[in-house]
Amino acid sequence: MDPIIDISQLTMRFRRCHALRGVDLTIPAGTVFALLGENGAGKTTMIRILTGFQKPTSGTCRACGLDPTRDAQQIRRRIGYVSDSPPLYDWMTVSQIGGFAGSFYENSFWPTYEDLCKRYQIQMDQKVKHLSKGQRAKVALSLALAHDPELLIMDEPTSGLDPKVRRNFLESMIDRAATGRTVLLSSHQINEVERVADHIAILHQGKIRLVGALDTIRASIQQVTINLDDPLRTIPTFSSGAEVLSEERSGRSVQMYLQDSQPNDMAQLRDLSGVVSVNHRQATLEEIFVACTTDDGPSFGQHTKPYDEQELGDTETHDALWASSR
Ligand SMILES: Nc1ncnc2c1ncn2[C@@H]1O[C@H](COP(=O)(O)OP(=O)(O)OP(=O)(O)O)[C@@H](O)[C@H]1O
Repeated sequence: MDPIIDISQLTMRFRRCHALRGVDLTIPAGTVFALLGENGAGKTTMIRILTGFQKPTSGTCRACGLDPTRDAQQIRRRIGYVSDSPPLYDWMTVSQIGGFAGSFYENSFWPTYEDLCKRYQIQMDQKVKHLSKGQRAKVALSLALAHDPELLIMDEPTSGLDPKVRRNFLESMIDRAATGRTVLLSSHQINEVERVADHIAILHQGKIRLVGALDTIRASIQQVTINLDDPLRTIPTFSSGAEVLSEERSGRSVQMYLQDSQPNDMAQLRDLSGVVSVNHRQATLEEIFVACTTDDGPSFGQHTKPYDEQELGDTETHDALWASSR
């Protein structure tokens, strides 16, 4: 099946910053896909490009088989979109705004919109300007969902919602995906994402740092704590090809997040002279997020040679290892 979203080498350069730097991403249909990233990572920019509100500097993207730079109107009819600050006409009532939006869609829009507003306990005759922040978010969601879009794109959808509505709303996203529709949401709420998303991407400084099925990602990343007899000892690269996502040292203790490690890696670590102990466990999504978005992370240069070529360095060889990595 064709992906519902297909992005290739997407770049967005603003005058003062590079918001996206060659992003490649495909999103399969029928998934709840979460785009995670810190403030300023480029999430909203990517969503604005996908929905045709922003033209990219270079690269290509398709949503529902359409090119947002050419078919922006068509895409907006096909998808549901909730922005991080939904622009609603303040002078309209909830009913009027639904009637206005519904004029762009099929007749089924209105009864669904009414039903959603009722479920969210929003009064149809209330003026939009008198709604609370959470009530505005509920109206925006009702407007985005009422035409039952095959792709729902939401930027921070649950901000402003109370915990009960939040939970119900997120659970309803799983039900949507089960019927073959796709949900793309950007969020900072790792715990929430963990409950509903089946695929994730972590965006860091305009680049995709990690992408895939959530279960696969979780199973592939280990938190490893190594206790050394000397704080200046270095740790060689892993011959299995396991990637160090981040590394933090505190005295004689080294904590690293390791992707695609093999059981043999731990055995090899334990066998190295200078290693006092090695503990490892599966990393949580929050830990994975922090590891992928920390810049002072891996001192990659220190991991210079595979185990089979290099014994764990002692204090004297530390500088030599650095030199060989440059
Ligand atoms: N129209 C614009 N003009 C100039 N710079 C912009 C514009 N829009 C976004 N940026 C910059 O692009 C970068 C990415 O912004 P973006 O809004 O995509 O981040 P984000 O991941 O959505 O962040 P947040 O989680 O804080 O909403 C930021 O450095 C931002 O200042």
